[in-house]
Amino acid sequence: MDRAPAGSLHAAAVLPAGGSGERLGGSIPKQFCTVLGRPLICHTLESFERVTWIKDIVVVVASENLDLMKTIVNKYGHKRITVVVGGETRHRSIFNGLKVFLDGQSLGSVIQKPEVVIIHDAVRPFVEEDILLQVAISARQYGAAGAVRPLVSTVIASSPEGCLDHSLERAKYRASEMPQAFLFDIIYQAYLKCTEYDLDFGTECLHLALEYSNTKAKLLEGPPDLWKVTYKRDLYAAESMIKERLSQHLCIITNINEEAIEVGFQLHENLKHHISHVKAISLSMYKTVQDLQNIFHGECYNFICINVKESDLEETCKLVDLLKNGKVTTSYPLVVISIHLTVPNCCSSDTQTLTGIRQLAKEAKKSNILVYGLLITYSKEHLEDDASRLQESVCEGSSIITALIKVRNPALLGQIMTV
Ligand SMILES: Nc1ccn([C@@H]2O[C@H](COP(=O)(O)OP(=O)(O)OP(=O)(O)O)[C@@H](O)[C@H]2O)c(=O)n1
Ligand SMILES: O=C(CO)[C@H](O)[C@H](O)COP(=O)(O)O
Repeated sequence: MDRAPAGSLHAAAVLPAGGSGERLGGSIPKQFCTVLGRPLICHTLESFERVTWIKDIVVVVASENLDLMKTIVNKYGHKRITVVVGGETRHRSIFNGLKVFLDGQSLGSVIQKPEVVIIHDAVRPFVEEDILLQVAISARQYGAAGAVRPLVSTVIASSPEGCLDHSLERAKYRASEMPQAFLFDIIYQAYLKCTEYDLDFGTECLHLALEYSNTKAKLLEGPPDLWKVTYKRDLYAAESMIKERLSQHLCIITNINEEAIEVGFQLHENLKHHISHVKAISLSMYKTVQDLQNIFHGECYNFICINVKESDLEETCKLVDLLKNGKVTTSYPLVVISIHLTVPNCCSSDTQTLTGIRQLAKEAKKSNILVYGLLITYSKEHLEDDASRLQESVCEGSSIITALIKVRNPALLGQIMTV
Protein backbone atom coordinates (compact mmCIF):
# COMPACT_ATOMS: atom_id res chain seq x y z
CA MET A 1 0.00 0.00 0.00
CA ASP A 2 1.12 3.57 -0.75
CA ARG A 3 2.36 4.77 2.63
CA ALA A 4 2.63 8.44 1.67
CA PRO A 5 2.78 10.62 4.75
CA ALA A 6 -0.52 12.26 5.66
CA GLY A 7 1.12 15.66 5.34
CA SER A 8 1.36 15.33 1.57
CA LEU A 9 -2.35 14.50 1.21
CA HIS A 10 -4.74 17.24 0.22
CA ALA A 11 -7.83 15.85 1.91
CA ALA A 12 -11.23 17.24 2.88
CA ALA A 13 -14.38 15.73 4.37
CA VAL A 14 -18.09 15.82 3.65
CA LEU A 15 -20.33 14.95 6.60
CA PRO A 16 -23.97 14.37 5.62
CA ALA A 17 -26.20 15.63 8.45
CA GLY A 18 -29.35 16.45 6.51
CA GLY A 19 -31.57 13.58 7.68
CA SER A 20 -34.60 13.75 9.95
CA GLY A 21 -33.82 10.74 12.16
CA GLU A 22 -37.19 9.06 11.68
CA ARG A 23 -36.08 5.74 13.18
CA LEU A 24 -34.87 7.43 16.32
CA GLY A 25 -38.16 9.22 16.59
CA GLY A 26 -37.25 12.29 18.65
CA SER A 27 -38.49 15.84 18.31
CA ILE A 28 -35.22 16.92 16.67
CA PRO A 29 -32.97 15.08 14.17
CA LYS A 30 -30.57 12.74 15.98
CA GLN A 31 -27.44 14.70 14.96
CA PHE A 32 -28.66 17.55 17.19
CA CYS A 33 -29.65 15.38 20.19
CA THR A 34 -27.67 16.13 23.33
CA VAL A 35 -24.98 13.64 24.21
CA LEU A 36 -22.95 14.55 27.30
CA GLY A 37 -24.01 18.18 27.21
CA ARG A 38 -23.42 18.84 23.49
CA PRO A 39 -25.18 18.00 20.22
CA LEU A 40 -24.12 14.59 18.89
CA ILE A 41 -22.66 16.20 15.77
CA CYS A 42 -20.14 18.14 17.91
CA HIS A 43 -18.52 14.86 18.95
CA THR A 44 -18.15 13.81 15.30
CA LEU A 45 -16.78 17.23 14.35
CA GLU A 46 -14.24 17.02 17.14
CA SER A 47 -13.02 13.65 15.80
CA PHE A 48 -12.35 15.33 12.44
CA GLU A 49 -10.90 18.56 13.81
CA ARG A 50 -8.25 16.56 15.67
CA VAL A 51 -6.96 15.34 12.29
CA THR A 52 -4.78 18.16 11.01
CA TRP A 53 -4.32 16.84 7.47
CA ILE A 54 -8.08 17.13 6.79
CA LYS A 55 -8.12 20.73 5.64
CA ASP A 56 -11.85 21.43 5.18
CA ILE A 57 -14.95 19.88 6.69
CA VAL A 58 -18.22 20.40 4.83
CA VAL A 59 -21.34 19.71 6.90
CA VAL A 60 -24.54 19.20 4.95
CA VAL A 61 -27.83 19.97 6.72
CA ALA A 62 -31.50 20.38 5.84
CA SER A 63 -32.42 23.99 4.99
CA GLU A 64 -34.53 24.34 8.15
CA ASN A 65 -31.45 23.48 10.26
CA LEU A 66 -28.96 25.76 8.54
CA ASP A 67 -29.13 28.46 11.21
CA LEU A 68 -29.08 25.92 14.02
CA MET A 69 -25.94 24.30 12.60
CA LYS A 70 -24.20 27.65 12.16
CA THR A 71 -25.08 28.53 15.75
CA ILE A 72 -23.64 25.20 16.95
CA VAL A 73 -20.41 25.82 15.02
CA ASN A 74 -20.04 29.26 16.62
CA LYS A 75 -21.15 28.29 20.09
CA TYR A 76 -18.78 25.35 20.41
CA GLY A 77 -15.95 27.00 18.49
CA HIS A 78 -15.65 24.43 15.71
CA LYS A 79 -13.00 25.16 13.12
CA ARG A 80 -12.50 24.56 9.35
CA ILE A 81 -16.26 24.00 8.89
CA THR A 82 -18.43 25.04 5.94
CA VAL A 83 -22.16 24.45 6.35
CA VAL A 84 -24.32 23.86 3.26
CA VAL A 85 -27.87 22.84 2.51
CA GLY A 86 -28.55 19.21 1.63
CA GLY A 87 -31.20 17.37 -0.35
CA GLU A 88 -34.13 15.01 0.07
CA THR A 89 -31.95 11.91 0.40
CA ARG A 90 -28.52 11.08 1.76
CA HIS A 91 -27.03 10.80 -1.74
CA ARG A 92 -28.48 14.16 -2.74
CA SER A 93 -27.03 15.71 0.42
CA ILE A 94 -23.58 14.25 -0.24
CA PHE A 95 -23.70 15.46 -3.85
CA ASN A 96 -24.52 18.99 -2.64
CA GLY A 97 -21.60 18.77 -0.21
CA LEU A 98 -19.21 17.79 -3.01
CA LYS A 99 -20.39 20.63 -5.26
CA VAL A 100 -19.16 23.16 -2.71
CA PHE A 101 -15.55 22.32 -3.56
CA LEU A 102 -16.19 23.43 -7.12
CA ASP A 103 -18.51 26.38 -6.38
CA GLY A 104 -16.41 27.47 -3.40
CA GLN A 105 -15.84 30.88 -4.89
CA SER A 106 -19.47 31.65 -5.63
CA LEU A 107 -20.32 30.97 -1.96
CA GLY A 108 -17.58 33.32 -0.90
CA SER A 109 -15.76 30.38 0.62
CA VAL A 110 -12.05 29.77 0.21
CA ILE A 111 -12.15 25.99 0.16
CA GLN A 112 -10.39 24.23 -2.69
CA LYS A 113 -11.07 20.99 -4.48
CA PRO A 114 -9.18 18.26 -2.59
CA GLU A 115 -7.32 15.33 -4.08
CA VAL A 116 -9.12 12.95 -1.69
CA VAL A 117 -12.54 13.46 -0.16
CA ILE A 118 -13.66 11.51 2.89
CA ILE A 119 -17.39 10.91 3.33
CA HIS A 120 -18.58 10.15 6.84
CA ASP A 121 -22.06 10.18 8.42
CA ALA A 122 -22.37 12.94 10.99
CA VAL A 123 -24.05 10.43 13.30
CA ARG A 124 -21.00 8.15 13.65
CA PRO A 125 -19.05 9.98 16.35
CA PHE A 126 -16.35 7.38 17.09
CA VAL A 127 -14.00 7.70 14.17
CA GLU A 128 -10.29 7.65 14.84
CA GLU A 129 -7.44 9.14 12.82
CA ASP A 130 -6.03 5.70 12.08
CA ILE A 131 -9.01 4.51 10.00
CA LEU A 132 -9.38 7.94 8.37
CA LEU A 133 -5.77 7.74 7.25
CA GLN A 134 -6.17 4.18 6.03
CA VAL A 135 -9.18 4.99 3.83
CA ALA A 136 -7.59 8.21 2.54
CA ILE A 137 -4.33 6.51 1.57
CA SER A 138 -6.17 3.58 -0.03
CA ALA A 139 -8.40 5.99 -1.95
CA ARG A 140 -5.29 7.55 -3.39
CA GLN A 141 -4.12 4.16 -4.56
CA TYR A 142 -7.39 2.50 -5.59
CA GLY A 143 -9.62 5.49 -6.31
CA ALA A 144 -12.08 4.52 -3.57
CA ALA A 145 -11.97 2.83 -0.18
CA GLY A 146 -14.35 2.12 2.68
CA ALA A 147 -14.44 0.66 6.16
CA VAL A 148 -16.27 -2.64 6.57
CA ARG A 149 -17.26 -4.84 9.51
CA PRO A 150 -18.24 -8.50 9.80
CA LEU A 151 -22.01 -9.07 9.72
CA VAL A 152 -23.59 -9.70 13.11
CA SER A 153 -26.72 -11.31 11.61
CA THR A 154 -27.28 -13.38 8.50
CA VAL A 155 -28.89 -11.56 5.54
CA ILE A 156 -31.95 -13.32 4.13
CA ALA A 157 -34.34 -12.56 1.30
CA SER A 158 -38.03 -13.15 1.69
CA SER A 159 -40.51 -14.26 -0.98
CA PRO A 160 -43.58 -12.13 -1.87
CA GLU A 161 -45.56 -14.35 0.56
CA GLY A 162 -43.24 -13.35 3.38
CA CYS A 163 -41.45 -16.70 3.53
CA LEU A 164 -37.75 -17.39 3.28
CA ASP A 165 -36.58 -17.22 -0.30
CA HIS A 166 -32.86 -17.64 0.26
CA SER A 167 -30.12 -16.69 2.69
CA LEU A 168 -26.58 -15.44 2.07
CA GLU A 169 -23.48 -17.12 3.39
CA ARG A 170 -22.62 -14.75 6.21
CA ALA A 171 -18.84 -15.20 6.11
CA LYS A 172 -18.72 -14.01 2.48
CA TYR A 173 -20.40 -10.65 3.14
CA ARG A 174 -19.50 -7.53 5.07
CA ALA A 175 -21.45 -4.60 6.50
CA SER A 176 -20.43 -1.40 4.76
CA GLU A 177 -19.68 1.30 7.32
CA MET A 178 -18.12 4.73 7.19
CA PRO A 179 -15.66 6.43 6.69
CA GLN A 180 -15.27 6.07 2.96
CA ALA A 181 -12.78 8.00 0.84
CA PHE A 182 -12.49 8.74 -2.87
CA LEU A 183 -10.32 10.54 -5.33
CA PHE A 184 -12.49 13.62 -5.67
CA ASP A 185 -12.97 13.37 -9.43
CA ILE A 186 -14.02 9.72 -9.23
CA ILE A 187 -16.89 10.24 -6.81
CA TYR A 188 -17.93 13.57 -8.31
CA GLN A 189 -18.14 12.07 -11.80
CA ALA A 190 -20.12 9.13 -10.39
CA TYR A 191 -22.66 11.50 -8.85
CA LEU A 192 -22.90 13.46 -12.12
CA LYS A 193 -23.54 10.30 -14.12
CA CYS A 194 -25.79 8.33 -11.79
CA THR A 195 -29.58 8.11 -12.27
CA GLU A 196 -32.35 9.90 -10.39
CA TYR A 197 -33.27 6.46 -9.04
CA ASP A 198 -29.76 6.09 -7.58
CA LEU A 199 -30.00 9.52 -5.98
CA ASP A 200 -33.41 8.74 -4.48
CA PHE A 201 -32.98 5.14 -3.38
CA GLY A 202 -29.26 4.31 -3.35
CA THR A 203 -27.52 3.80 -0.02
CA GLU A 204 -23.94 3.08 -1.04
CA CYS A 205 -21.36 5.59 -2.34
CA LEU A 206 -18.85 2.79 -3.10
CA HIS A 207 -21.45 1.32 -5.44
CA LEU A 208 -21.74 4.61 -7.36
CA ALA A 209 -17.95 4.69 -7.81
CA LEU A 210 -18.03 1.12 -9.18
CA GLU A 211 -21.04 1.56 -11.42
CA TYR A 212 -20.33 5.01 -12.84
CA SER A 213 -16.56 5.53 -12.48
CA ASN A 214 -15.50 1.93 -12.99
CA THR A 215 -13.60 1.98 -9.70
CA LYS A 216 -13.36 -1.03 -7.41
CA ALA A 217 -13.13 0.21 -3.87
CA LYS A 218 -10.54 -1.21 -1.48
CA LEU A 219 -12.35 -2.60 1.58
CA LEU A 220 -10.66 -2.14 4.95
CA GLU A 221 -11.67 -3.92 8.14
CA GLY A 222 -12.60 -1.06 10.53
CA PRO A 223 -12.80 -0.99 14.34
CA PRO A 224 -16.11 -1.94 16.01
CA ASP A 225 -16.94 1.61 17.12
CA LEU A 226 -17.91 2.91 13.70
CA TRP A 227 -21.62 2.13 14.08
CA LYS A 228 -24.25 4.68 13.19
CA VAL A 229 -26.58 6.21 15.77
CA THR A 230 -29.91 5.05 14.36
CA TYR A 231 -32.26 4.18 17.24
CA LYS A 232 -32.82 5.80 20.61
CA ARG A 233 -30.80 3.16 22.42
CA ASP A 234 -27.79 4.18 20.30
CA LEU A 235 -27.81 7.60 21.94
CA TYR A 236 -27.46 5.96 25.37
CA ALA A 237 -24.75 3.67 24.04
CA ALA A 238 -22.88 6.64 22.53
CA GLU A 239 -23.00 8.54 25.81
CA SER A 240 -21.76 5.52 27.77
CA MET A 241 -18.93 4.95 25.33
CA ILE A 242 -17.78 8.55 25.53
CA LYS A 243 -17.89 8.43 29.33
CA GLU A 244 -15.90 5.20 29.34
CA ARG A 245 -13.23 6.77 27.13
CA LEU A 246 -13.08 9.92 29.23
CA SER A 247 -12.55 7.98 32.43
CA GLN A 248 -9.34 6.23 31.38
CA HIS A 249 -6.89 8.84 32.71
CA LEU A 250 -6.67 10.62 36.03
CA CYS A 251 -4.17 13.15 37.31
CA ILE A 252 -3.79 13.58 41.10
CA ILE A 253 -2.33 16.92 42.06
CA THR A 254 -0.86 17.47 45.52
CA ASN A 255 1.03 20.37 47.01
CA ILE A 256 4.28 19.74 48.86
CA ASN A 257 2.61 19.30 52.24
CA GLU A 258 3.45 15.97 53.87
CA GLU A 259 -0.16 15.08 54.65
CA ALA A 260 -1.33 15.87 51.12
CA ILE A 261 1.46 13.74 49.69
CA GLU A 262 0.55 10.82 51.98
CA VAL A 263 -3.14 10.97 51.01
CA GLY A 264 -2.20 11.45 47.33
CA PHE A 265 0.02 8.37 47.49
CA GLN A 266 -2.68 6.22 49.07
CA LEU A 267 -5.32 7.43 46.61
CA HIS A 268 -2.96 6.65 43.76
CA GLU A 269 -2.48 3.09 45.04
CA ASN A 270 -6.24 2.55 45.38
CA LEU A 271 -7.38 4.25 42.19
CA LYS A 272 -4.99 2.19 40.08
CA HIS A 273 -7.42 -0.70 40.58
CA HIS A 274 -10.36 1.29 39.14
CA ILE A 275 -8.87 3.58 36.47
CA SER A 276 -6.42 2.48 33.77
CA HIS A 277 -3.91 5.35 33.92
CA VAL A 278 -3.37 7.28 37.13
CA LYS A 279 -0.52 9.69 37.76
CA ALA A 280 0.24 11.77 40.81
CA ILE A 281 2.15 15.00 40.39
CA SER A 282 3.04 17.81 42.70
CA LEU A 283 2.18 21.44 42.11
CA SER A 284 5.74 22.29 41.21
CA MET A 285 5.56 19.98 38.19
CA TYR A 286 3.16 22.08 36.17
CA LYS A 287 2.87 25.69 35.22
CA THR A 288 0.57 25.53 32.23
CA VAL A 289 -2.35 23.41 31.18
CA GLN A 290 -0.11 22.02 28.46
CA ASP A 291 2.21 20.61 31.17
CA LEU A 292 -0.81 18.80 32.61
CA GLN A 293 -2.10 17.56 29.27
CA ASN A 294 1.35 16.39 28.20
CA ILE A 295 1.31 13.92 31.05
CA PHE A 296 -1.22 11.86 29.13
CA HIS A 297 -0.58 13.14 25.61
CA GLY A 298 -3.64 15.39 25.77
CA GLU A 299 -5.97 12.61 26.86
CA CYS A 300 -6.58 13.61 30.48
CA TYR A 301 -10.09 14.81 31.34
CA ASN A 302 -10.02 14.14 35.10
CA PHE A 303 -8.16 15.85 37.90
CA ILE A 304 -8.04 15.47 41.66
CA CYS A 305 -6.67 18.34 43.67
CA ILE A 306 -5.72 17.77 47.31
CA ASN A 307 -6.13 20.76 49.60
CA VAL A 308 -4.69 20.32 53.07
CA LYS A 309 -7.07 22.44 55.04
CA GLU A 310 -10.72 21.65 55.11
CA SER A 311 -11.80 25.15 54.17
CA ASP A 312 -8.96 25.89 51.79
CA LEU A 313 -9.87 25.92 48.11
CA GLU A 314 -6.75 27.65 46.87
CA GLU A 315 -5.18 24.75 45.00
CA THR A 316 -8.45 23.77 43.36
CA CYS A 317 -9.15 27.36 42.28
CA LYS A 318 -5.65 27.56 40.79
CA LEU A 319 -6.21 24.39 38.82
CA VAL A 320 -9.66 25.44 37.58
CA ASP A 321 -8.26 28.81 36.46
CA LEU A 322 -5.46 27.11 34.63
CA LEU A 323 -7.87 24.77 32.82
CA LYS A 324 -10.16 27.69 31.93
CA ASN A 325 -7.40 30.00 30.74
CA GLY A 326 -5.58 27.21 28.96
CA LYS A 327 -8.64 27.06 26.69
CA VAL A 328 -8.69 23.29 26.50
CA THR A 329 -10.83 22.93 23.39
CA THR A 330 -12.98 19.92 24.01
CA SER A 331 -16.61 19.01 23.61
CA TYR A 332 -16.18 16.90 26.70
CA PRO A 333 -16.67 18.04 30.27
CA LEU A 334 -13.54 17.98 32.44
CA VAL A 335 -13.95 16.66 35.99
CA VAL A 336 -12.15 18.31 38.92
CA ILE A 337 -12.54 16.74 42.37
CA SER A 338 -11.51 19.00 45.19
CA ILE A 339 -10.31 16.93 48.14
CA HIS A 340 -10.15 18.41 51.63
CA LEU A 341 -8.61 16.73 54.64
CA THR A 342 -10.57 16.79 57.85
CA VAL A 343 -9.78 15.48 61.33
CA PRO A 344 -11.63 12.48 62.79
CA ASN A 345 -14.85 13.14 64.74
CA CYS A 346 -14.86 16.74 63.66
CA CYS A 347 -18.33 18.22 63.45
CA SER A 348 -16.71 20.85 61.31
CA SER A 349 -17.55 24.28 60.16
CA ASP A 350 -17.71 23.11 56.61
CA THR A 351 -20.35 25.60 55.49
CA GLN A 352 -17.48 27.75 54.26
CA THR A 353 -16.08 24.89 52.17
CA LEU A 354 -19.56 24.05 50.95
CA THR A 355 -20.27 27.60 49.82
CA GLY A 356 -16.84 27.90 48.24
CA ILE A 357 -17.20 24.66 46.28
CA ARG A 358 -20.71 25.57 45.15
CA GLN A 359 -19.62 28.95 43.85
CA LEU A 360 -16.56 27.52 42.15
CA ALA A 361 -18.64 24.73 40.58
CA LYS A 362 -21.18 27.22 39.27
CA GLU A 363 -18.51 29.35 37.64
CA ALA A 364 -16.51 26.40 36.29
CA LYS A 365 -19.63 24.86 34.73
CA LYS A 366 -19.68 27.75 32.25
CA SER A 367 -16.34 26.46 30.93
CA ASN A 368 -17.58 22.85 30.85
CA ILE A 369 -15.63 21.91 33.99
CA LEU A 370 -17.51 19.78 36.56
CA VAL A 371 -16.30 20.47 40.11
CA TYR A 372 -17.15 18.14 43.01
CA GLY A 373 -15.94 18.12 46.63
CA LEU A 374 -14.76 15.25 48.83
CA LEU A 375 -13.86 15.45 52.53
CA ILE A 376 -11.42 12.75 53.65
CA THR A 377 -10.86 12.07 57.32
CA TYR A 378 -7.16 12.34 57.99
CA SER A 379 -4.95 13.53 60.78
CA LYS A 380 -1.28 12.87 61.28
CA GLU A 381 -1.68 12.64 65.08
CA HIS A 382 -4.46 10.12 64.82
CA LEU A 383 -2.70 8.19 62.11
CA GLU A 384 -0.32 6.44 64.49
CA ASP A 385 -3.29 5.15 66.54
CA ASP A 386 -5.54 4.42 63.67
CA ALA A 387 -3.76 3.79 60.36
CA SER A 388 -6.55 1.55 59.16
CA ARG A 389 -9.01 4.45 59.48
CA LEU A 390 -7.17 6.41 56.78
CA GLN A 391 -7.01 3.36 54.56
CA GLU A 392 -10.73 2.88 54.97
CA SER A 393 -11.44 6.52 54.13
CA VAL A 394 -9.14 6.41 51.11
CA CYS A 395 -10.74 3.20 49.92
CA GLU A 396 -14.26 4.65 50.20
CA GLY A 397 -13.04 7.92 48.70
CA SER A 398 -11.59 6.06 45.72
CA SER A 399 -14.94 4.42 45.01
CA ILE A 400 -16.67 7.81 45.11
CA ILE A 401 -14.02 9.40 42.89
CA THR A 402 -14.35 6.56 40.39
CA ALA A 403 -18.14 6.93 40.33
CA LEU A 404 -17.96 10.71 39.87
CA ILE A 405 -15.52 10.32 36.98
CA LYS A 406 -17.42 7.53 35.27
CA VAL A 407 -20.89 9.01 35.69
CA ARG A 408 -19.99 12.71 35.14
CA ASN A 409 -23.37 13.74 36.51
CA PRO A 410 -23.98 17.50 36.36
CA ALA A 411 -26.71 17.15 39.02
CA LEU A 412 -24.03 16.48 41.65
CA LEU A 413 -21.99 19.58 40.81
CA GLY A 414 -20.76 21.53 43.80
CA GLN A 415 -21.75 18.79 46.26
CA ILE A 416 -19.35 17.62 48.95
CA MET A 417 -19.20 13.96 49.84
CA THR A 418 -17.64 12.80 53.09
CA VAL A 419 -15.73 9.63 53.94
N1 LIG B 1 -31.61 13.67 3.21
C1 LIG B 1 -30.64 13.21 4.00
C2 LIG B 1 -30.79 12.00 4.72
C3 LIG B 1 -29.75 11.57 5.54
N2 LIG B 1 -28.64 12.32 5.65
C4 LIG B 1 -27.58 11.95 6.61
O1 LIG B 1 -27.03 10.69 6.31
C5 LIG B 1 -26.55 10.08 7.49
C6 LIG B 1 -26.98 8.62 7.58
O2 LIG B 1 -28.37 8.49 7.38
P1 LIG B 1 -29.44 7.91 8.37
O3 LIG B 1 -28.83 7.23 9.51
O4 LIG B 1 -30.43 7.15 7.57
O5 LIG B 1 -30.11 9.25 8.95
P2 LIG B 1 -31.60 9.74 8.88
O6 LIG B 1 -32.06 9.76 7.46
O7 LIG B 1 -31.66 11.02 9.62
O8 LIG B 1 -32.36 8.62 9.70
P3 LIG B 1 -33.75 7.89 9.38
O9 LIG B 1 -33.48 7.07 8.14
O10 LIG B 1 -34.06 7.08 10.58
O11 LIG B 1 -34.75 8.97 9.12
C7 LIG B 1 -27.06 10.90 8.66
O12 LIG B 1 -25.98 11.64 9.21
C8 LIG B 1 -28.10 11.78 8.02
O13 LIG B 1 -28.24 13.05 8.66
C9 LIG B 1 -28.50 13.50 4.90
O14 LIG B 1 -27.46 14.15 4.99
N3 LIG B 1 -29.52 13.92 4.10
O1 LIG C 1 -23.69 2.46 5.67
C1 LIG C 1 -23.74 3.33 4.85
C2 LIG C 1 -23.05 3.29 3.55
O2 LIG C 1 -22.76 2.04 3.23
C3 LIG C 1 -24.55 4.49 5.10
O3 LIG C 1 -24.24 5.03 6.33
C4 LIG C 1 -25.91 4.03 5.06
O4 LIG C 1 -26.13 3.57 3.76
C5 LIG C 1 -26.88 5.10 5.38
O5 LIG C 1 -28.04 4.63 4.86
P1 LIG C 1 -29.40 4.84 5.55
O6 LIG C 1 -29.65 6.30 5.34
O7 LIG C 1 -30.32 3.97 4.77
O8 LIG C 1 -29.26 4.41 6.97
